[in-house]
Amino acid sequence: MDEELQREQEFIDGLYARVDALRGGTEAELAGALAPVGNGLQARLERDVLVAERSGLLAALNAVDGSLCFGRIDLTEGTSHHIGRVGIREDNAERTPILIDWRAPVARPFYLATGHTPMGLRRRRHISMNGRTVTELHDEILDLDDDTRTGHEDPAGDAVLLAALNSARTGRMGDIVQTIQAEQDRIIRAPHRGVLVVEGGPGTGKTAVALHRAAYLLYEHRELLAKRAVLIVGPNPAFLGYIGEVLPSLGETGVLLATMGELYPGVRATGTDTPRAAAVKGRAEMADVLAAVVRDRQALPDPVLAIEHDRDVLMLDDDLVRVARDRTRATGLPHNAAREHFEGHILNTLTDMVAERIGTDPYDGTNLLDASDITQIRDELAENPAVWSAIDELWPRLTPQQLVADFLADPTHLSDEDAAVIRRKATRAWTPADVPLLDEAAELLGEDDRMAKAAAERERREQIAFAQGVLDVSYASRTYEFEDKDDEDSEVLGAHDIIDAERMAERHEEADHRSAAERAAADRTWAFGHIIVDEAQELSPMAWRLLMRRCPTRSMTLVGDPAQTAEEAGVGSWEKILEPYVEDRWEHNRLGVNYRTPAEIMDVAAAVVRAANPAFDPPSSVRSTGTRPWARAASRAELAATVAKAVAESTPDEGRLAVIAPRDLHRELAAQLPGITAGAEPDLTHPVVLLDPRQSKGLEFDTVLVVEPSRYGTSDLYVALTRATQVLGVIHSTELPEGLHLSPSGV
Ligand SMILES: Nc1ncnc2c1ncn2[C@@H]1O[C@H](COP(=O)(O)OP(=O)(O)OP(=O)(O)O)[C@@H](O)[C@H]1O
Repeated sequence: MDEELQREQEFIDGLYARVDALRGGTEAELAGALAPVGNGLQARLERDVLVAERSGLLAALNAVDGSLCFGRIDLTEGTSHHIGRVGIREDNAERTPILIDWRAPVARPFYLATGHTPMGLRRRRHISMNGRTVTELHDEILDLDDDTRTGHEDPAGDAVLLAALNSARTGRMGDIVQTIQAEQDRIIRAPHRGVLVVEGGPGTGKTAVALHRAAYLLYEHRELLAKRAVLIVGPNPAFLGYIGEVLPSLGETGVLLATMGELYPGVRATGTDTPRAAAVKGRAEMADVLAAVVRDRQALPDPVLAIEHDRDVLMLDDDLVRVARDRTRATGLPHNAAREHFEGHILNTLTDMVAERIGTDPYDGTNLLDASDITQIRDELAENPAVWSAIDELWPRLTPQQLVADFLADPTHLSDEDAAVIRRKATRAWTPADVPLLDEAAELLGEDDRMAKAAAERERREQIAFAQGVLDVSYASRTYEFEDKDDEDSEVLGAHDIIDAERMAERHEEADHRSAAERAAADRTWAFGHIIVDEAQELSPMAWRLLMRRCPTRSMTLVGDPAQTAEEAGVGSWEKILEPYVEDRWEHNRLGVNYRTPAEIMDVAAAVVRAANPAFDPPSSVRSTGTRPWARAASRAELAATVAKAVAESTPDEGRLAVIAPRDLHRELAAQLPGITAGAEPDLTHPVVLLDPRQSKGLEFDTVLVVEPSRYGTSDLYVALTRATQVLGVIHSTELPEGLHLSPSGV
């Protein structure tokens, strides 16, 4: 090992010694905290907080262990800083930083400095590690007047990047913290206020940048974001699995990853829609349609409703109910929340009716009843179940699930054609496109405040009762424990001394140790601190309404590529998506370099899009491999066997291979490919995976075999062709689609 490497290894050893000590200390604290703490409620509360904090710290330390430090910057004024995934400080009074978090401002020149703008740097060093062992150093000289050399110079400054791009895929996305490029860094660290749109072709690092941005924002605005949580929305569960390890590898766990279908608590959207049905359900007009559907449920009698009361029959006619309904609607409250007003109006109307009947003086027509008589009549009416069933009929309490299921079973306020497209049995599973409808319905219906308040009050009373029980036990134990002591001013206080049952119940409520992300996942009305949407071009206007409700501050990062839009439901332009919410107050950024797909593959994919759109401007690939994509023709009968043969020939020793094929061929292909993973949520860490084009969105593999490309639409084909980091093969029994030019060679 040369001297330079040796010195670096010694530093890293010191770093790990400090981390191990930190970890040991944290573990001991955690073990101590988990020991029984007796009945001290305050102590228990503090213990819980400590446990949560320390567990988080431990998880972060464990997550970054294998790749703690990855860089160093040497400043012209003589000092240097090591850069890592987390920040570590010396165990001294000054708490001197020994490892700088990559997100700290001090680390920024590591990503941005160039020979042209050195930002005070003399040298930038990339440190490659294998476990805790330093394996390689790559130095870039940034101060051209400095002639010190280490023997590890990397004149082009891209060796580490290229090694990362060429390495075998694992089926899980990794972080790019060691090699974030300047154009990406600017997006990652952009101010968090307002809407930031990041657009870029396949492989330009949009997803990577979005995830690093989440980590950066959590670091920079920890106070706010740890409390409000960050939501990351991705296109499908397989994709969420694919990106799920990036943030933990950066020491961040407090983020909620979800698909649109998971954003209505209590509903699992396991069904699927046809693209056409999803498009109809996703239209902005659906908000008005649902509002009309709710209004339809605020019924009028046809023409009268008879209510038996006190051996008499009261007739509620449509005019009377219309008045009650108009007044209730005029409150502007959501349906369920407004019901209290409707009930009041109806009870008053019926009270007047009864009072008139029994209280009118037959001689002069004046009413003989006094206020207390009227109150009594009203109370009696309020006790009559027949009155309540009339109210239920005219202004029923509704749940979003009921309303949307009924609507889908019999769609109204739509053209016959659209209604036929979305009609389905009420018992069918919810689909992702139903989730924004449910959310819209929940907004229109509102909470029934009284029910919620009553439940909250009940819960509070239960908690007080529970707390009282705990206090009684601790009080009893205090008498027992301290009976020998005659010291009245004992410093050990019993629960009764410091807290009463009611306050303890409140404490109990506060001591909700779920993370903000967990609480957010369970709460439909949660307002996130920041929302990141990947593949944002796919979301429908109704989905945008849901997301905007979850983010009143409009602090959002939207990443996407209009050329990869597949969903009919998707919104065509950023202007159209954003105009209703932020008008033109949003920022647009482009990423122009493709880090995934080698130039040879990108040329082929771009030609396909150009055939449909000659003005198309693809991203430029950062590398080429010299391997040209190939095509192999087969008869229809031999298609599956040909794919199986190609898989056998092409499966990399290390890394992953994907077969991308139309869904209806999957059964036939899987039969020839024993051991392949497929299905709705395939295990992407498996060496060979079978996907349909939509599922392959956002993913990448070393080798990709695209089957029957003529069956795909242009954007789906573009997505499928741009998934490979090394090798692309196409297998077809029908003619290749326009623009797809490949050498007809074998593998
Ligand atoms: N600065 C970088 N250093 C190392 N690898 C990078 C860098 N930027 C991007 N990559 C890698 O390039 C690949 C593509 O990135 P990513 O998936 O984020 O692209 P994308 O723009 O979301 O692509 P698509 O639109 O096709 O889904 C990933 O493997 C990612 O790790």
